Amino acid sequence: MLPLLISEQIREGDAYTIANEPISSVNLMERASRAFVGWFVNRFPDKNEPITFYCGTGNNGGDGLAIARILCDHHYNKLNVVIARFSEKSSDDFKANYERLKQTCVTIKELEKGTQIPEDNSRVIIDALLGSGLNKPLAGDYARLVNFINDLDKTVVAVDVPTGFFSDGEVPQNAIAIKAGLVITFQQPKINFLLPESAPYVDCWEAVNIGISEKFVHSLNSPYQFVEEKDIRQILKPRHHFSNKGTYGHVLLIAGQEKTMGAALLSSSAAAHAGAGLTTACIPESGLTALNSYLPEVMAITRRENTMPQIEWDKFSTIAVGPGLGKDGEALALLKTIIKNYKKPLVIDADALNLLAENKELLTMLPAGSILTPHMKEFDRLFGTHSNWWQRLQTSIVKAKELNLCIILKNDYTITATPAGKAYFNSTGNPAMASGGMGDVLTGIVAALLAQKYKPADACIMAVYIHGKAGDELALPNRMNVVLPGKLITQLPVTMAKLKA
Ligand SMILES: NC(=O)C1=CN([C@@H]2O[C@H](COP(=O)(O)OP(=O)(O)OC[C@H]3O[C@@H](n4cnc5c(N)ncnc54)[C@H](O)[C@@H]3O)[C@@H](O)[C@H]2O)[C@@H](O)CC1
Ligand SMILES: Nc1ncnc2c1ncn2[C@@H]1O[C@H](COP(=O)(O)OP(=O)(O)O)[C@@H](O)[C@H]1O
Ligand SMILES: [K+]
Repeated sequence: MLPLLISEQIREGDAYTIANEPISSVNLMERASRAFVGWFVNRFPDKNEPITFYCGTGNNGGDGLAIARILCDHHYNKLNVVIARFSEKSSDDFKANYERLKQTCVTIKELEKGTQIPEDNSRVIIDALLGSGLNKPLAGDYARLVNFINDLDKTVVAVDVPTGFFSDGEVPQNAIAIKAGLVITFQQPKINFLLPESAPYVDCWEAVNIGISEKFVHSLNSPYQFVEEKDIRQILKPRHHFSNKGTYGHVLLIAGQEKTMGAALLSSSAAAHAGAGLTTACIPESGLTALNSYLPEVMAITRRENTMPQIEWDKFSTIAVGPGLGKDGEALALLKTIIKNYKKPLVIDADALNLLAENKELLTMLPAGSILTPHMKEFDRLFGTHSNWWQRLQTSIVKAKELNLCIILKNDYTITATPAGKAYFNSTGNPAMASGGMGDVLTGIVAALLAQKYKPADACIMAVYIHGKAGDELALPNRMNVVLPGKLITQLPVTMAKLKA
């Protein structure tokens, strides 16, 4: 796991590394700037391309000056630096790099407060005005310059953080900030890059290692963690010789109505493909033919109107409830029966979440370690309206702890909040997956992993990763615009096999 830090901790990490590696501050800046250049030259190999650097007078600006010098050493020959002298103060490392840059043939212009911004005919812009030191929304000269840069409509590469964009905490609505095509960020993605508010400002990002002390970073015990492939490889267990279907658990999916049988089929199919030893679907009688023809592997318990289905609760390693279930009185009665009779962790999705939202007293009666899988709207119905994702992130952590549940808050970088007070950001998945039924598939995977005896938090983190990874394997190499849930399901065994290889 990659711990994600807030700005204050990032500063502490820099200071600790400087004091204990030890390395001088200006050499750490040099290392960061070289790491930036290492990535930049691959993406922008044309050395004759005019590039303008906009540099502030703090350490982010210092990085900009160092990057310009290093690119000059690499024979980039149309480099212009504009220094925004909007503050009387400048950092020591800025000053040192300013002296070094003057020794090169890079053109340097100074932009004073209130003066006209010079015309810019470059093709690429490097934004090194402000970084993680941002402490208030942009106004005055900074705002004017940032608006000017955004209006140029050129490719902007931001150093560490787009100027004006808060790395963590609530992002003010309509904030003035650089709209970057690419952010090359130091050490770790900033937490707000992983939330939807970043969309206008961060088209894509790349984190480059600058050697901040890992020991120190881990000692901070950050609640925010970024899940990487190696983490999943560590938890995923192989299937053994002499194992049988009983080894891998029995999932019961309680889902579907006549018109939403698809949701039941997708979640059951996903459970079977994600390795549940046995899968049973509890579906309306009218859906039996569909189930038997679409999924001969899956067994059925049928539901009749006004009759509670007979369920042998102990037979099932886990129960998932909700996809396409509906929200009528019968669905509510069924949910209450499940909660009353089943004592192992439940997976709760879709309509079952909406029923919980309308009957909040049920939330506190769920078996410990149960898993909720809301998307944003379901989340707000459960826990109240939120005006931004930072608030939602905080609520997910608080509620997971308070209710002793795991909460999978679905999004681009889906967040799993656990009773231990952590929030894990997923790193797989893509917009081709934004298609109806995709959440039903996730529910099936979570249930299958729980049935295979993974702990609830691990089952969530793995399911979300595998779901997104299967989507990536299908969409990315083929540049597919849409991946349908049924197609993603058939990829699951391939994805899981690759992760174990
Ligand atoms: N040794 C270090 O500390 C390292 C720092 N690095 C760079 O340093 C950056 C952070 O540098 P700084 O802490 O100097 O901060 P910045 O360069 O981001 O900002 C400079 C100063 O601008 C002022 N400021 C903040 N918000 C403002 C606003 N809205 N309007 C006007 N002024 C504002 C603050 O006083 C702030 O300290 C990182 O983003 C990264 O680029 C890297 O070089 C890695 C090593
Ligand atoms: N842009 C995206 N990037 C990554 N994952 C996505 C994206 N869009 C959708 N997904 C994933 O697809 C799933 C959609 O779930 P949900 O909204 O509940 O769908 P449905 O209710 O149709 O089944 C979630 O797991 C979500 O993370
Ligand atoms: K910047």
